[in-house]
Amino acid sequence: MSNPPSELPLDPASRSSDFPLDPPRRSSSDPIRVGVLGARGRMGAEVVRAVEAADDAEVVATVDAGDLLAGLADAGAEVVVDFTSPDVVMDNLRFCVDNGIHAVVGTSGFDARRLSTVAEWLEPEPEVGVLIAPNFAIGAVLSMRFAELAARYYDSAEVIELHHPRKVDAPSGTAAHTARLITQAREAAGVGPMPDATTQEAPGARGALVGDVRVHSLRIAGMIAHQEVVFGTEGETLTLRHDSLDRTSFMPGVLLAVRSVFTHPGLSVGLDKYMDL
Ligand SMILES: NC(=O)C1=CN([C@@H]2O[C@H](COP(=O)(O)OP(=O)(O)OC[C@H]3O[C@@H](n4cnc5c(N)ncnc54)[C@H](OP(=O)(O)O)[C@@H]3O)[C@@H](O)[C@H]2O)C=CC1
Ligand SMILES: O=C(O)C1=N[C@H](C(=O)O)C[C@H](O)C1
Repeated sequence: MSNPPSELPLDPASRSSDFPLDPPRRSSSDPIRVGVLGARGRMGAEVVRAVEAADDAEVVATVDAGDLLAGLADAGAEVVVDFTSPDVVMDNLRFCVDNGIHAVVGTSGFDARRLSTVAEWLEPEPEVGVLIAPNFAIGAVLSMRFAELAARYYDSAEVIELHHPRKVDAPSGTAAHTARLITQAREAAGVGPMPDATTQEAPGARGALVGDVRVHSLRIAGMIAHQEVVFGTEGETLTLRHDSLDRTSFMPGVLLAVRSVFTHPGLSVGLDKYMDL
């Protein structure tokens, strides 16, 4: 007979203590004091719910457009979770670093220049941890890692990202990060340019070039966050697809980050840095 639903490992509380998304808890029994930036947004609202539901964390401050960042420090936030917008996230991060507040950042828009600016802020002796994670969904994190592993074995690689039509940026941060990982892996392996005989194209038909990889952005009503990485070589293709069907998919990763950021001073890019991947 199959297990009754209550015995299936769907409820996080029923998982064994070595489940890979449950890091060791800090020794203090006080809840982690969390500030949420962009708390009224689609992701921010989900983060508030997830933190409030966690037994070892509490929301002590919420900051939205028009509110003063000082509210985070006044409330004694130890960690800030930022899901705002690429336009404002750098100012938010600077405030956190200057005020000794750890930062877990999901907001997109981080290119190499922005990352090196944040790294400079944290030099020479970082007092806080800053995690910038293009995607907190476990499958998306794995998919990026798998893409990095696969990159050297294929002649061609392109990324298709599909999102809800309210998304303001394109390509997605996840797609851009995936494209950069593939580019770096191909470079490290000495793989040559991708075959592509296109000579005529309507503007945009071949997507945007991120590193050496073409990225195609679709905005489709009814979708949340989805990505395909398509690899090909003579006689075979490999497609890595991930689908976030609900924003709750990002929450185990966000909580992992909130619990782990204290023990990772300095800048980390990608949730995989907090996982045993
Ligand atoms: N890393 C990951 O796993 C994920 C990352 N994201 C990224 O997170 C970001 C937010 O996405 P989403 O929640 O869908 O977007 P929303 O537009 O729903 O939310 C953004 C929120 O930030 C608020 N905001 C704007 N400026 C400020 C400010 N200066 N201080 C505080 N709050 C501010 C906005 O307020 P107002 O509307 O009043 O301007 C809004 O409520 C995007 O960059 C997205 O790509 C999204 C999903 C997963
Ligand atoms: O805006 C979104 O929704 C998402 N943004 C992130 C991105 O730009 O990659 C993560 C996820 O794709 C959802």
